[in-house]
Parts: sequence; C-alpha cells; structure tokens
Amino acid sequence: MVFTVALTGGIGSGKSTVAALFANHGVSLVDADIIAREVVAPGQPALQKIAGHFGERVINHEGALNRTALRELIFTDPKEKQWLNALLHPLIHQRTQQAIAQASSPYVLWVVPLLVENQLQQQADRVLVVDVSTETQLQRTMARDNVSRELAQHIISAQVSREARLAVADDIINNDGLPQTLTRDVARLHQRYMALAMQSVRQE
Ligand SMILES: Nc1ncnc2c1ncn2[C@@H]1O[C@H](COP(=O)(O)OP(=O)(O)OP(=O)(O)O)[C@@H](O)[C@H]1O
Repeated sequence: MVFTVALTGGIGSGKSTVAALFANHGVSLVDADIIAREVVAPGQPALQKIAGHFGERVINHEGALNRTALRELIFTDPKEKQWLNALLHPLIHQRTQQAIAQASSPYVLWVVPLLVENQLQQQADRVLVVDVSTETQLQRTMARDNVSRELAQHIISAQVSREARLAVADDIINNDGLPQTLTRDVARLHQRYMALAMQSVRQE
C-alpha cells in the first residue's frame, strides 16, 4: 500500500494552501471532497439509487443531485442519513483506495476535511492537522467567503472542535503565521514523510 498522510483541519484553516505546497514537492493529492462528489455524479449507479429511494425531488433540472434537498431530508431523519451513509461510504472508500494506489509519488496526501467527523483516521498511516487559532480562522473565513462573523462562527461551531482534531494528530502544522513559514514547515514535513514512506516500503 502507498504510504498515506491524511490532511485535515477546520474551515479556512489552510488545508488547500498546505495541499498545494505539498503538490509543489511532487506529492500526489487525493481529495475526499472530489471523490464524494464523483460517486454521485450523473450516470453513477449511486445517483439512481438515491433517486429511487428519495424520489425525483433530490434531482435538479440538469439531472444532477440536489444537495440542498438531500441535506434537508437527512437532516431531520437519522434513519435516512444512515441509509445514505451505508450506500455511499463503501463506494467512497473503494474509490479512495483506487486513487491512492494510482499515486505517482512515494507517499500520498489525502485531503479529508471531515476526517474526525467520519472517524477515518485509522485509514491513514499518519494524520497531519492544520491548526490555527479560532480568531485567525474567523478572519480568514470571513475574508475569503465574504460572510459575517456570526455565520463564520456558526460554521466553526458545527464542526468538530479544535481539541478533537488535535487529539488524533501525529503531526501539527500551525498556520497562524506568514505563508513563508508555512512553506518552510511543509518542506520539513515532506522530508519526514519521504523518509517514513521509504521505511514502510522496506518493511513490506
Ligand atoms: N498563512 C496564511 N496567511 C494568510 N492567509 C492565508 C494563510 N494560509 C491560508 N490563507 C488564506 O486563508 C484562506 C483559507 O485557506 P484555505 O482555503 O487554504 O483553507 P481550507 O482549510 O482549505 O478551507 P476550507 O475548508 O473552507 O476549504 C484562503 O483565502 C487562503 O488564501
């Protein structure tokens, strides 16, 4: 198996920024959000099953999944949420494994915003958490998404806590500082992961 580093962090913490820096070192990225969308893309069997189960109200005019409608339906009904997860989780898992196996670098960076929420930490060899203070997180989310402090705060509160994320971390990258600091820290981590990936190949 390809050595896999899971990258996670709260909204606006800097996951995409960190992932781009790893990609600059030639590291293959696997994006959990993209995979989650691919399994329900038009033409996929999962989309037909969802439409069969919930009805045409979850399909929009373009024939794609109406995420808002689906979210509302499962939000009020835990059993329906369970049904959806039972359908999607194995498909997402399978696709993720395929994407990781196709990696062209000694290790893969698997970007998973909801790693802790979905308890996926066991599926990686190492967990890297991008950590920022709540104030930095608020400021950057407000600036990037042009949302109020209240809305940003609300989104942050709905996510798993900073402490819960740090509790599963093998490595922590702090992103309260300047982009240059982040670049330097990613370069250091990359060296460490290259060494760990080589070690794991030798042990196989
Ligand atoms: N060290 C930094 N200094 C200043 N701005 C930064 C720094 N790191 C990231 N940013 C900016 O903060 C915002 C959030 O970063 P990014 O989009 O990488 O976070 P994310 O964790 O991927 O967010 P989301 O989960 O919401 O997709 C972006 O506008 C990014 O350019």
